[in-house]
Amino acid sequence: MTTDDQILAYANDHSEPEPPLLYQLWRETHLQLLMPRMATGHWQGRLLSMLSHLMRPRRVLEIGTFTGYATLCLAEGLAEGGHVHTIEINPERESRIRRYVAQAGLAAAVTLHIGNASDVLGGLVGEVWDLVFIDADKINNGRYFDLVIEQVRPGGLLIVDNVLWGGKALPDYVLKANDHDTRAVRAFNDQVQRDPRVVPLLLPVRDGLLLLRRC
Ligand SMILES: C[S@@+](CC[C@H](N)C(=O)[O-])C[C@H]1O[C@@H](n2cnc3c(N)ncnc32)[C@H](O)[C@@H]1O
Repeated sequence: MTTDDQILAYANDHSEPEPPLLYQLWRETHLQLLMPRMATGHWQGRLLSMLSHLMRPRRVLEIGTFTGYATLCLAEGLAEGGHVHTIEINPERESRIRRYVAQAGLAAAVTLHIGNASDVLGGLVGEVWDLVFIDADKINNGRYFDLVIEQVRPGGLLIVDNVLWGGKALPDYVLKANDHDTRAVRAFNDQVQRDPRVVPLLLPVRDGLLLLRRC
């Protein structure tokens, strides 16, 4: 019997090795933070890096930074003069994020915004995004999508993480009355199927990545 963990280990072994700085960040995240699984790991990080390299984005937006693992992956393929904006609500995370961004040599290419994404996005309305990664409070997936979709260029890509939500997104899963997060994840996943502005592709990897290509 092959488990999901064995498949992920095999996928890791047959993909680009995790860069040493990202391994250091992943290890520090697991040793020092609660809920370290929130960090994008090796395999998903390589997928973000691959997409970034293929797109060569000039403007990247990440909503939900945590320790900055995905930030560094998304920045790997930046075009010359390209820039990443990343938003994190928890100020306790700031110094670690800044330290790793600096160690990656990306201090000039990454702007970290500490604040509530809904507020911060209001100050970024002049940007045109090539690549957007939505990975914050899942109850607001739809809100963040609505706030940024008109700023994503045609052919641009939005990626939404955790859309399977541990399997609870599936309709057969019986929800508790107060499970508002799962209801929001389901509603968002269904809503974008009917949105003519995007073409969806749900990848059942890790906790589910929803790729949305802007028409
Ligand atoms: C799943 S983690 C992000 C993981 C990161 N993108 C990665 O892949 O390594 C979600 C992060 O979103 C942050 N967050 C939650 N609500 C937020 C909000 N309203 N505005 C900005 N950040 C928020 C949390 O503090 C947490 O650090």
